Order: sequence, then structure tokens, then C-alpha cells
Amino acid sequence: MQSVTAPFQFESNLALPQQEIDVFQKFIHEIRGIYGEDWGFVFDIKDNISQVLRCIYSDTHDSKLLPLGHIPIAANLSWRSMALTMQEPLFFDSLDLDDPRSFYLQRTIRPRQMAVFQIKADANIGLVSMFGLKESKVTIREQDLASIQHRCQEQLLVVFQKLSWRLEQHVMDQATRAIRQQETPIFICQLFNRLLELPVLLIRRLNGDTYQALNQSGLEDDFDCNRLLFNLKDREQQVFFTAEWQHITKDSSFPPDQTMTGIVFKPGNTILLCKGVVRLTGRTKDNIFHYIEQIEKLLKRKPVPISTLSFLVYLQHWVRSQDRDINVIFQHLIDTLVPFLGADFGTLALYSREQNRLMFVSQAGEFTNPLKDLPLVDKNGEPTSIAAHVIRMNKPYLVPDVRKDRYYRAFNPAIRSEICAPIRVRGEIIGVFSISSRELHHFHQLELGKLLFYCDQIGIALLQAGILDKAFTETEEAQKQAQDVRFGFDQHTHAKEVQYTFGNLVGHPQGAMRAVFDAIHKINNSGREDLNVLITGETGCGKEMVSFALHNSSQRGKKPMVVTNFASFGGDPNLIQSELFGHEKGSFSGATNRRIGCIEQAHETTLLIDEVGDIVPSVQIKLLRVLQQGNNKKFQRLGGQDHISSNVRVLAATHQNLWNLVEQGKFREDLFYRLQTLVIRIPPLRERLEDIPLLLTHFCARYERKVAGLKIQTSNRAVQTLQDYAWPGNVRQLEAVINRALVMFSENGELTEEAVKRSLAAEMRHAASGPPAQQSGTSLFRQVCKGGENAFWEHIQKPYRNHDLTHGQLVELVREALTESKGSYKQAAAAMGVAESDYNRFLDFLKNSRAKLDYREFRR
Ligand SMILES: Nc1ncnc2c1ncn2[C@@H]1O[C@H](COP(=O)(O)OP(=O)(O)OP(=O)(O)O)[C@@H](O)[C@H]1O
Repeated sequence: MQSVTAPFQFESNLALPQQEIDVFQKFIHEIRGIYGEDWGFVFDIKDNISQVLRCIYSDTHDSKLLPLGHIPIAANLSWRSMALTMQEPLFFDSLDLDDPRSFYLQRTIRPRQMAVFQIKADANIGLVSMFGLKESKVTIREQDLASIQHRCQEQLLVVFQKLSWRLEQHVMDQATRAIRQQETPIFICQLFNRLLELPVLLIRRLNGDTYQALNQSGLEDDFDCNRLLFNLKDREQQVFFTAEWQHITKDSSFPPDQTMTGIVFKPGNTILLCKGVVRLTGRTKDNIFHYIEQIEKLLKRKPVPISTLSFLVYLQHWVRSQDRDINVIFQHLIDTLVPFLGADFGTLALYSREQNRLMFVSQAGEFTNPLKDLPLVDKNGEPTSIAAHVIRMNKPYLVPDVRKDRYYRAFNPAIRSEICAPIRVRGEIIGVFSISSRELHHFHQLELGKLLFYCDQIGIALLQAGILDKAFTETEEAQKQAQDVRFGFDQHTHAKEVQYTFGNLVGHPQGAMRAVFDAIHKINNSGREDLNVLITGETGCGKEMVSFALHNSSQRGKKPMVVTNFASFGGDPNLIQSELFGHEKGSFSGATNRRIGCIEQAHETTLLIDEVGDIVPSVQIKLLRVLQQGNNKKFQRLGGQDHISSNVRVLAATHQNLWNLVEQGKFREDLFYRLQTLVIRIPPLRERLEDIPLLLTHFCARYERKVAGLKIQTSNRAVQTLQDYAWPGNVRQLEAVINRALVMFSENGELTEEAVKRSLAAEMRHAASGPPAQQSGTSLFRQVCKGGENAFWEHIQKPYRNHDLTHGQLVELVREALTESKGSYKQAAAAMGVAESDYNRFLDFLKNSRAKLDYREFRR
């Protein structure tokens, strides 16, 4: 039997957003005010997928967020899981810690008293546990329980509901991602094993009557399973749950097991069995249903139908080339999609997070009502429409009969059934798309998946087309104008209003930038705004953009971020110190006035210290002292006596290798470790070529906005040419090359391969004419030739790896070497000191560095 290490791990921690923490803290504060100081609190939420209670918040210890502990939901295992199945609060005046049900408490907080309250939606979805740690101080009385239960329900239900949805989404997302990456049947077993926390057996028909049974650790024997399938064949449902395995499998060679409960999905004759009893609550069933659908898709993996493909091509083409009026684009999208999906009507709405409103932007089909805006919820906190419900749930929603749906508002009396799905851009909902029919039960689960698929495509297309950018930019500009009046800083420090948002930080959602997006998301959702973050990456790869995205999506984003850059300070300690901390008049020669430093300016917002590696060591120690403090950072101005306090979050950026600086004695080791706590590394552009088409579209759209009426067409070969280059100057250089190609070498808005090549050639000439030390006087090639044995590796390969030699210079070198050798790589290599035994390594290096030129050009 083959054994496999489980590849699938759920992330253990679900970060709690600050908003939720605030609600919990307020609740605790209130309860403590009424019932005394001594109550400890734990908030547990039911995880329907893994069937465990997860601790999401605790203030029984000093740390607010405990690592996510979990207790299995089995009524007799713990008091809390028992309370989950009860209707009334659970209360113990004097808790017996020796009772087996106190197992979890005994290991952790060891309380003497305990009360557990339920949060009820359709069923109990979470618990609030209160613990008395010292017997004497407890003032809660049994008659108070009902009132506390009422408060829990009133104040916490919405938060628990939200968290419950998020938890589910979180687990689903992880599982879906994992399924996409690992699609072997064994993996599917492992996945189900994790989800259900039960042993699992997957039975698949191989051919004819041969079946294969797999468990989560590898292959089992082939066996005959005809009987089993024969008994299943009359079942209509494709997926169902059964507790009747003993009947079905009694005479078959399938191991009969009284405790076996099955989850069956029939298409493709694939059967999944679980050993043990799966608790089939409504939600568990839905969740498992969802997984099985995903897995079925993977098992069957059909190619995308041609009509879908052509639609996607059409979608891309259309959003890129048509009028950029957002409303026209949306109308066109919906007019195309509604008949394409076999529906009679369609509605597209955008969601404004700030205003918590839905703006219906376009409709297709016969609507008599005009489009309007709606708040997301009414005064009772209920969703105002199906679209609003979808936004709250962040999930597609199927309505077989609108008259029976509690969220449906009759915008159109002809509508009988509907499906609605969120449009998401990098996980954020930007709107919803619903399609409806005149017939009852017109749509099924399958269509729901389809609609979601198209919504995802629309999100990607809009993002790529830079259309969302436009919407962002317009809002940003309005905000910026307002901010500019309020802030006036000197030449180094500047406050910038929302210059970059997630919306215009371009990166392929499944590519190398994914880690950067995830990091921003996680850091901001950790609720720890006092954490310093170091952002590293080569020059021009977007460190400043990422800093802005981090700031703007954080709680501090309401105020402009303060940015300072030390590259231009020439290492002068007085100037650097004054820039950071400010100075008093006369504190050093030239200090003619008091100056407020950037840490002080950044009170209640974020400070970006760009090029932190340029701060001299004498100031580094002072910066370290500030960074070591929490949110409120205390310091003195240069030459000042007063202690100033500033509530600031610090982001630091650098293109340098800080550890190298530490080794050279230029950077303090303690500051290095302090900054290393949270690092976002932005990959260089050559490591994320998947971003180049997106960036190209982004920069073209930006260019179009500057030239009235211009529509840019790009060719695939142009994109390929851009992807063939190594981009030592990263996105900034790419932007320059694209702009040059558009301005100098394009006609009628056509960005051809030729235009890109010419722009790149100009770029290389420019790079090669730079002043690298080796080049002064004579050419780089000649210098290397003089270097003798191994010169190529020492003087070319190494500096290129360390980025001391640009790609342009490398290409120039190869060009010159081949010119000299009349196209012979062998001779060129020998001339530059490459040993014969290293010849293949030499060619590989050139190939991998995209510097292997076509030798035939040099044969003439
Ligand atoms: N992911 C991205 N999406 C869109 N544009 C980008 C992206 N990354 C970088 N850019 C563009 O590249 C330019 C350089 O980005 P940025 O200034 O953030 O880089 P940097 O790493 O801070 O550079 P430096 O190290 O030189 O300060 C920006 O003007 C921006 O237009």
C-alpha cells in the first residue's frame, strides 16, 4: 500500500476584524459593569464543516486573540458542546473540574463558576461562555441568566452570523484552492477525511466492472462493487446521504460495517463512504453538497465548452476596445449575458462599501420600474433585496420561486425565479449580477455555478480593462483635493491621499502577487495596527504602491499616509534625525525654525519610511527605540526637552539587502530583527510574467484616458515580446517601455510587436550607455576577455545575479561577443574565460537570463 503525507491543512487562525473585536469588547464591558469584574469571556462559534466549536475570542487571558482552539461538537464531550444543543443557558455555581466534560476547561482556565449562553439563528450557531475565576467575587444569579441570554442574542447575533459565513467561506476557499492544486483521488479522500474528521473510502469505477477503492492513505485493492451500484441505480438524486449501507452492501464484497454512513454521488459512478456517523444538519448537508459538486467537476474535468470560450474572448475584447463609459459597458455586458445564459431578465448592481448601498446600474429585459439605489439593509437590519442578501452572504443564491422568498422585492411582476451572484475583484465584492426568468424553477444549482463563473470573469475583465481604476481615480481625486488644503509639508515628507488602492495594484490573482495581496489582507485583518511592516523588493517593483494599499485598506486609511525617503539625505545624521523626530530652533546650525518631524506628522495615520537602509547607524538606534513601543510612540525633537507622543504605524521599505548592510556594519542588527517581524516581499517582475498582460492593459488604459477618443489595440506578439525581457527596472521600466512604444512607435493606437521591440531596443541602448565601472574607457566585453580564466563567471554572471549588471548590459555584451566571433558561441565563451566543460552551463545561463541571441544574425 502506498502511503502519502497529507497535503491538505486548514489554516488554523481566522483573524478577527477590529469591528468585531470592538463589539465583543463593548459587550464584555457592559456585562462586567452590571455583574462584577470577575467574569472571563470566551466566544465560540460552530464550524459546520469540520463539526467543531472554534474559540474566536477570549479575554480570559492577557492576549486577546488566542490561537484558534477547537472542541469537537459531540454533546457529551464538553460542557460547551453540550450547551450548543440546548435551548437554555447552562449555569454552574460550583463547577466540578474532575467531571470528564470539564476536560478542556481543566487544561486551560480552570474556572470555578461557569455560565454558557447560546447565539441562535436557525439553530444555535455560537456560544458565549462566562467564567468566574474566584468564587467570592461572582455576583451573577440564576434569575439574571435570561436577561444575559437576551443581551447576547440582541447584541451579538449579527456578528456571529457574519463570522459564521466568513468561517465557512474561509474553509471553503482553502479547500477549493487546495482541490485546484491537488486533484488526485487520494487527495480527495484526504480532503473529506479532514472535512468530516472521519475515515473515508472513495470508490471509483475504472472500467467495466472493475472498481478501485481508495482510502486517505493510499490505494486499496481493486474489488467488485456491482451489487452496490445496482442498489443505487434507482436513486434519482445525484448526491444523497444514506445510513443504509448495511443493506446495500451486505452481500457485496464491500466491507460491511454497521457504523458506516455514506455520502454518495453518482455521476461517474463515484461513491464516497465515511466510516462513522456524519451528523446531517441542514447546513452540513449543504456544505458537503458544495464540496461534492466541486470534486465532481474535477473528476470529470470537461474542457470549457466552445461557446463559453468564445464568450470570454468576446468579453475581453469588448471591455478593452469599446467606449469606456462604465454605464455603457455594464449595459452591454448584461445585454449579452442574459440571453447567453437563457434568462429573460437581468440586473446589474454595484455595491458601495462606504455607503453600504446598492446602486442598480443596468437592466436587461422588459422592466417598467426605473433603476434606483437602495441601502443594503432596512431599519430592522434585514437585507432590502436578493442582491443585498447575496452581498451579505458573499455567495450566489438560487430562488426557485420568488413569491416564496423573503428577500425578494417585486421590481418586476413578470419574474418568477431568479439567481444572483456576487461580482468579486480580488475577493472584495464590487457588485452583483442577477438573472431571472418568467418560469418557476427555471434555474438549478448548475446555473448558479455558471453565473458565478461569469461574474468572476466580469470582475477580472473589468480589472484588466482598468475600468475600476477609473471609478477609483475619480473618487480619489475628489478626496485628494480636500486633503491638499489640510496638509502642507516640506520637500521630503509628503502626505498622500488614496493614491493607490487594491483596485489599481495590478497583479494576477493566482500568480506570484497573490502572496502580497494575501499578506496585505491578513495584516489588516489581524486587528494589530501597531505592527510595523517591512516591504522589500527591487527598485520599481511597487513597494510604494503596496504601502499605500496596506495603508488605504487599514483603519488608518481615512487619513493620508505620510511618506519620507532617506535616499536624498546624503547620510547627514542631523537632517535624518530632524526629518524623523523634528527639531527645535537652533538645535544645529541651519535649524532656524522649529520643525515637526514626520513621526509627529503621522499621528493617527501611517508613516512610510522609504529607503530605510539609508538611515545612518547613529539615528537607527533612536528609530529602534521608537519602533519598540506600541501604538503610542514617545520621542523628543532634536534639541528639545518635551516628550512627544504620536500614535503612528510605521511601514519601512527598502530595495537593499538589509542583512548585507548588517554584515558590512552599516545597519544595526537589533533594528534589522525588529523590522524583520513582518515582511512583505514583492517579487521582481521577471518572476511574475503572468502580470505583464494585465499591466500592459492597465498602462494602455491609463494612456487612453489622457488622449481623448484613443482606443489602443495590442497584439499577442507584442505581449510575448514584453514577456521575453527580464525587466531589471521592474514595473517602472515596463511602464516606460510601453509609454515610449505608444508615443514614438505606434500609429492609430496599434501597439505592435515592432513598436515594442523598438522601444525595448531604445531601453537597452539607454541601459548600456549607463556608467558601470567596468565599462569606463573600453567595452565590457574587452574587459572580460582580459580577465582570464573564469572571468565570465566572476565579472558577468555574479554581478548580474546581484543586480549590479543590468539585463541591457548583458545583452550588449553577448551582442559584441558574437559580433567578434562571427556568430560562434563556442569562440565567444572561450574568449571570456569559460572552460570547455562549462560551455553548456554558459549557454543555459544566457538562455535563462533571456540573453541568448540568434547567432545567425552575426554570421553575415
Ligand atoms: N503592481 C503594480 N500595478 C500597477 N502599477 C505598478 C505596480 N507596481 C509598480 N507599478 C508602477 O511602477 C511604478 C513604480 O512603483 P513604486 O514607486 O511603488 O516602486 P518602488 O518599488 O517603490 O520603487 P523604488 O524602489 O524605486 O522606490 C509606479 O509608478 C507604478 O506606476
